[in-house]
Amino acid sequence: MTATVEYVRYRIAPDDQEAFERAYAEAAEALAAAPECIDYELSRCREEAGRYVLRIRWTSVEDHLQGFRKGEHFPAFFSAIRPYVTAIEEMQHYVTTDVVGTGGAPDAPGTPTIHAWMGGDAALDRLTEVFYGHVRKDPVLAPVFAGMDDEHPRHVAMWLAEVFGGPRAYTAERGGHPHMATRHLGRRITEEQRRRWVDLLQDTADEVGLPTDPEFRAVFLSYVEWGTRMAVLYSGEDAPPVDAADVPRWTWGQTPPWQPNG
Ligand code: HEM
Repeated sequence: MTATVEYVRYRIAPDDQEAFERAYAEAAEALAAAPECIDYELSRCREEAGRYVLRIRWTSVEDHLQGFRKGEHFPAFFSAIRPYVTAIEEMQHYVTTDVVGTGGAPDAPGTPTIHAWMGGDAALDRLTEVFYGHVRKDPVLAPVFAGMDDEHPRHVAMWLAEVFGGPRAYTAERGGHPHMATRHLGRRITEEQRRRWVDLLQDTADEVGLPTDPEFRAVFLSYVEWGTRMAVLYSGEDAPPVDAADVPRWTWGQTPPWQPNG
């Protein structure tokens, strides 16, 4: 089954636009309930009044035509938008090509980056400085970091800043992902060491006063889990090839920061 994107283009008379949008808001309840619908979006043209594009992603063409159209949610959907059927200029299914991706803007406009939310470079420098101070004294981790460079905390802070949406300084100045991955090769990091690294970093986050809101901590821990498991993979016997991948850019994902309205 291949997901498909349906585009429906409308041209609506100026006097009808408000009613049209209201009708779609009602029809959308049926889309939201339909298991065949992945997501939908109705957009109004900025340049030409009265033009609209409805984009619906369906789990497959068959699911749309056989499942949704013959299913329990269609009658409510259709009765809401029936008056506008004659205003349709195009209604077709498209298959996405390999040209797909996300741009440089990590989150919705106006959302602070995770880097800004946590206090920027100063907060990260403090976090890694205190963290590696603990690492040096930790019985499980100290042996792994016996040869650690004094600049290491600053370099990891630069890496984390870039991951969390801050300046791309690690890529510009330290060789980006390939350099970081290479630094872990052959170190044979054990699960016990990885877990201690995670726990100690979370404890240090409390100690240095990083924000404690659920959204930030969820996304912070999520990256640290992923990152440490990647470090273990790179450190092991069957390490993946070190490719020219970009430094990952973590976004708020499921847990955008809570901000008061207005
Ligand atoms: C999210 C998880 C991790 C991140 C973001 C991270 C980040 C980094 C970076 C950026 C470097 C290279 C610094 C540079 O020279 O530019 C590095 C090196 C290193 N990492 Fe990690 N690391 C992670 C997990 C781990 C874990 C779990 C261990 C071991 C328990 C580990 C052990 C090391 C060691 C020993 C080095 C070399 C340090 C030195 O010789 O100066 N890392 N790490």
